[in-house]
Amino acid sequence: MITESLLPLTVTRTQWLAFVAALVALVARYSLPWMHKQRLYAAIPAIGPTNPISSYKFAKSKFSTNARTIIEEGARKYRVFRVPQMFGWNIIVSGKQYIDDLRKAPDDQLSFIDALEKTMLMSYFLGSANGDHYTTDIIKHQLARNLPNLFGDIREEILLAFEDKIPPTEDWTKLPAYSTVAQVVAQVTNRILVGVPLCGNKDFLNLNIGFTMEVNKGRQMIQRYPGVLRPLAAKYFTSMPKRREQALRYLLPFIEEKKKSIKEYGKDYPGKLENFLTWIVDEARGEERSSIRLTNRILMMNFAAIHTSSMTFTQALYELAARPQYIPALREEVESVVERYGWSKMALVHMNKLDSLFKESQRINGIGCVTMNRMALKEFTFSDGTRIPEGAIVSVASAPSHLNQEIYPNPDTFDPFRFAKIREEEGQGASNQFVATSNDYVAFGHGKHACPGRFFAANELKAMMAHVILTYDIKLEEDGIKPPNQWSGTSCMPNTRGSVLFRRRRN
Ligand code: HEM
Repeated sequence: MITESLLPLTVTRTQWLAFVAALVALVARYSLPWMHKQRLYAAIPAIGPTNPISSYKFAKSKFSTNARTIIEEGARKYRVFRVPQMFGWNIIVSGKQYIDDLRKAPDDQLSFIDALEKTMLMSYFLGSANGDHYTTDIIKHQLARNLPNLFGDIREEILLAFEDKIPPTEDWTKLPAYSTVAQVVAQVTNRILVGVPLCGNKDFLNLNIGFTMEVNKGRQMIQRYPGVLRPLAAKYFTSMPKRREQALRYLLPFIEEKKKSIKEYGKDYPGKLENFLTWIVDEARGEERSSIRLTNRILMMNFAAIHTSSMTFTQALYELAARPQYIPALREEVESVVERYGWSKMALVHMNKLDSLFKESQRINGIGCVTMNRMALKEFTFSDGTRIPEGAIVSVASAPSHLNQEIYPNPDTFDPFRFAKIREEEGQGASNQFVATSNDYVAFGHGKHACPGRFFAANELKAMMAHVILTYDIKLEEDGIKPPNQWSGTSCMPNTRGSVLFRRRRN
């Protein structure tokens, strides 16, 4: 017997209409926003192809090797333009007004952290490290406030690191510039991040120096997988879990000791050392107190600090070694200031020529051709009415500001004392310091996400260079010829194969 439920369904006209209406609503629900986004993208001029397959190829081959030229070409033609990325677009803006709009935009509209996640995929490597920003606040407030007290530690570690990596010799000694600087920077930075004795542990330092490369390699690898498979790819096909375990092994005894002291004596325990690890153990809440989360934070801060600082120092070192005629004026400045203020943070404040050397070197050789990456969490409208869609990544091209003739006359000429001269003009002091950010100077970003570590970095790098200037004579392999910068995508590295020659100072 055939039951009623097995009979073919008869569909009434009303049911059909309801079905078609639901289908149309569903298609509209997803396709209209998509079409709207495409319209917003289409209104922005593109540099490079616009169809998805050619765009993918362009991003993979041309953009990864010629990003700077492509972005400079776009910025010469347009204030806002887009360049193809492998799966989407990067919107590039330039000039004071756009930078100011970006600076003012709240995080729930243009997000720093979502852009970092989308471009670096950090959460696959460091779990929740991006979720809670208490460590950024610690760098912004606690580290910056403690810099005068920590100066003695920084100086002591600089002397130890240079004596070890560049012992002064009577004849010229040729050293690979970048890797030597990275070793010194890692040691000095970790004096403040984790303290003695770990900051002197070469294996721990190498683990941190290598971490950035591993993140870059790992990111490229997991990008090939669809979203759902990425956590597995990160776990099984990258070296990251192993590195985190190794880092944990180094840090665990120190983390446990600090936790034990807090438990026994409270936060003001006897023998408490001021460093980043101490502060994060003090401040972490809930799950963030676990040893692995604290380890992630140390890796993350090393990631933010070591290569940025090493690149910045190496560039300034190359620039100075290419122009030894400026060394006597710098020596005179460092010697007279140290005579007056001793080796102190206050002394660094008065080394205007040295400060200017770094700012000028960073103006010309910043760490990349774009900065201030943000992700639009909702559609965003710039003050001139330009609209960018939800989900778009937007960045600032730095060259249109840093190489602008109207802002920096003869912008292509490297003038180490350019900013020291501007600072002599009345009222121009603070705004032209190395650490100052503005709509015209965005190497550290600008606004609430401007690099919070720059005050520490400036102290560390200036103290290192002051030591180099007083201790060594320096020169390049080919007199006056700075090894060319190396570009990878939008990142600019000092030449990693180049060398600097050092000998004990003779006069
Ligand atoms: C010369 C060396 C450095 C350079 C050139 C540099 C550059 C930058 C830039 C361009 C940004 C992004 C700004 C933006 O998007 O608006 C940034 C952010 C950041 N930097 Fe640095 N940085 C340096 C050193 C350091 C150091 C030494 C530390 C830590 C001690 C550090 C910690 C951070 C952190 C935590 C952020 C994220 C800020 C936030 O979440 O709002 N940086 N840095």
